[in-house]
Amino acid sequence: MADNSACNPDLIIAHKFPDTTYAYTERDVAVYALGVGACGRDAVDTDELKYVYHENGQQFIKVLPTFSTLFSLRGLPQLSGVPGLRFDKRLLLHGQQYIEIHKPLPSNASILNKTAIAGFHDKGKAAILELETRSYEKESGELLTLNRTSVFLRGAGGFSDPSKPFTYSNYPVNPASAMKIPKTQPSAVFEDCTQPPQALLYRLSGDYNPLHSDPMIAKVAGFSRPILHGLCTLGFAVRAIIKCICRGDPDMVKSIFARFLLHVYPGEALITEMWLEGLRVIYQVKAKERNRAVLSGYVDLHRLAASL
Ligand SMILES: CCCCCCC[C@@H](O)CC(=O)SCCNC(=O)CCNC(=O)[C@H](O)C(C)(C)COP(=O)(O)OP(=O)(O)OC[C@H]1O[C@@H](n2cnc3c(N)ncnc32)[C@H](O)[C@@H]1OP(=O)(O)O
Repeated sequence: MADNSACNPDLIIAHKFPDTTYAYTERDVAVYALGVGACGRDAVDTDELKYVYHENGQQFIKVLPTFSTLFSLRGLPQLSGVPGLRFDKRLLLHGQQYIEIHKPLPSNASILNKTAIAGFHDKGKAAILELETRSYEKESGELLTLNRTSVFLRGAGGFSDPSKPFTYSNYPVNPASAMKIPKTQPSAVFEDCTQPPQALLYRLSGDYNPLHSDPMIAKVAGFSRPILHGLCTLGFAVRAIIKCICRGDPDMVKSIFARFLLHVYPGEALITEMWLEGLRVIYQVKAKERNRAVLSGYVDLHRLAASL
């Protein structure tokens, strides 16, 4: 007899999501930038005012490339509605994120998202679901960004034969396998501090998962208190790279890969180490007090900053 509590991979990968929309203004861009720590290091961090304020009479505020991860978030169809997908949403963790920026992000826009299931894997103790979203500027119809999100669904694995676990992916290469942390001295190191209410501020950008705000849910999920959104930690890391390697120019970022290695507690200090190799910046983020790596990945650049 079929196990009705187990995932049905054939149903899952056949699922089609409806298109969604997302409209944002400069206010959303600024709230996001503050949520990932912009201007938080010194009282007046003039280098980052451009993310929240029309500095020196500039016409538009600048948009961090990681802002694009929000496009599909609010409209992201509820995963619990996917036929055949059985999991406890309290145990979901963000595993990986890949982002391509096809055009510099406007400071306000209306977006059309097309989301598809791009992968599904049985890891025994967990299942990994991969979603791919292409986001188009509604007005021009041009592709702005591509986002691939991998979610790690603890407790949802074990639905296939353990000697030949189910795996499906439409990606040619898993970027995680293409990335190794160099043994040499980093090209730059940047220390930043998340604030105790960091997750409460970041959630205002649209990820209201109670894992980041509700102490009881956090306990059920296995944490002593609410943890930081993975994409918030990624926002801190990419800001550090833009500051140290891109000389403050967010439009130099072409693509970003991130694997979330360990949870971060709001209030922890983050140390981002970066190694510049050609046009690729390999990075690793550590939680300072625990001296543990929490995030690693790479950022590919369009060009090098003039002074490098
Ligand atoms: C639609 C909704 C979209 C919205 C998404 C965002 C929602 C947010 O609100 C949620 C969050 O932000 S959660 C916070 C951010 N994420 C985290 O803190 C997770 C940190 N990582 C971990 O805890 C572990 O790596 C952990 C637990 C992930 C894995 O550790 P282990 O259980 O020890 O796994 P391990 O035994 O090492 O490996 C098992 C297999 O899984 C693969 N794998 C490991 N870590 C992965 C990761 N981070 N992402 C993807 N795959 C991963 C391994 O490669 C291994 O597979 P294989 O055996 O084939 O190599």
